[in-house]
Amino acid sequence: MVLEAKKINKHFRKPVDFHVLKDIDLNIKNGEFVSIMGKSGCGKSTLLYILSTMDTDYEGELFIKGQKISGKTRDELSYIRNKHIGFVFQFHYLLSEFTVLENVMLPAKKLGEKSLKEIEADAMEKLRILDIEGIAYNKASNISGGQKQRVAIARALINNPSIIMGDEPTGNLDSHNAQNVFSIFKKLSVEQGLSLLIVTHDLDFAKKTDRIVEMLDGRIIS
Ligand SMILES: Nc1ncnc2c1ncn2[C@@H]1O[C@H](COP(=O)(O)OP(=O)(O)OP(=O)(O)O)[C@@H](O)[C@H]1O
Repeated sequence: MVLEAKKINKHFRKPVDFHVLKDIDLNIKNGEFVSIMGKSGCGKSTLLYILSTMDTDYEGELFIKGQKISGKTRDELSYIRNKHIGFVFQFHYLLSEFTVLENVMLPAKKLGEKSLKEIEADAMEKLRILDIEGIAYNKASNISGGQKQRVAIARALINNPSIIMGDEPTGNLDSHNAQNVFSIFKKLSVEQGLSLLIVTHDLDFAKKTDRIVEMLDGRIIS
């Protein structure tokens, strides 16, 4: 199991008590591609924030690759995130003054487990997988929106994570590029056995994943 969440409950205390997540149980197996759907405000982003270990203010238990998340220090959590979880957001958050290659290399430099030469080779390999090795030396500001999202995926893959998490990763793309990004996710899941957990509003895409988790008012309803 890549991820196990048991009885996750969260309250926002201000301005008034708001029980935003209610008894969430969720397991993601190795190689499983899971989508999360639900109306705006049902708690999808809040849940993803917890599952990605960025938010630790909740009740319940979370295990990533069998490691219990509660009780870990900030540095330990930062390491677990960098090592095991790749993120793709609606906005790509690339550093515009850096080249594509440099952007993809950054999380591996932060992890500090390989030489720069190895990291560069790894980054080129990820760019090849995403079919964008031709723009490796372009500045991130000088590429198209679809290319930026591919670079963001390459960056998410650089440390060979166990799971990719995405909060509406195609939400800011036109339908052609959105389709491409989803095909890439599917390919990564089928060919590389990567686990994925993706929040989406697009039912057509969600139907192509292994499992749809549907949320309503802070609960998983199916
Ligand atoms: N810091 C906060 N304090 C209080 N309430 C919050 C806070 N953050 C989010 N909420 C509320 O919690 C609920 C869930 O928000 P969340 O962003 O998780 O929903 P979502 O399902 O991801 O929505 P969307 O699809 O629009 O992104 C919403 O009603 C939101 O207004």
